Amino acid sequence: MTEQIDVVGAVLVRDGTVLAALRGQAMAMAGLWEFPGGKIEPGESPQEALVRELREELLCEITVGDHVETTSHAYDFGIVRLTTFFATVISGEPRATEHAELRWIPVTELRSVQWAPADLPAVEHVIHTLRRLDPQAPQ
Ligand SMILES: Nc1nc2c([nH]c(=O)n2[C@H]2C[C@H](O)[C@@H](COP(=O)(O)OP(=O)(O)OP(=O)(O)O)O2)c(=O)[nH]1
Repeated sequence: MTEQIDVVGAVLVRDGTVLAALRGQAMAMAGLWEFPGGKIEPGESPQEALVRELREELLCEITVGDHVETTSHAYDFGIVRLTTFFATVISGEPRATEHAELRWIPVTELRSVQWAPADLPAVEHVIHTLRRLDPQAPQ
């Protein structure tokens, strides 16, 4: 049976930009951008997993807000079910400890980097949500 991997990702928004993380050489899918986060451990809620992952990987504290998307994508190693939430940094400045790079990308440029395939529905959702909140923003 194909393995299902439950993963959470944080959509951190700041001044019209969204934080994207570049997977490093030591990680599977190196060179693709993703929302910071990781696998949900047994007994954790998705929100708890997200707080833990950002504490471990980005050395910052967040609060988790609204759900963005839950989508499944079949990779060759298994099916990733990715759940994303809007989130806010409440202390610390996100720092890359495992990723090759962290980048605050203007929402209008989000499509210009190569996202992990599982992230594409969430990226589109974020673009449309933030555009609705600020219709004056350049398209
Ligand atoms: N964190 C994250 N992982 C994603 C996203 N999109 C996507 O396809 N993935 C995939 C990549 C990996 O196969 C899997 C998450 O694994 P991971 O290696 O980041 O998780 P983890 O930090 O818990 O890893 P580990 O402790 O098992 O090494 O989900 C995303 O936006 N964020």
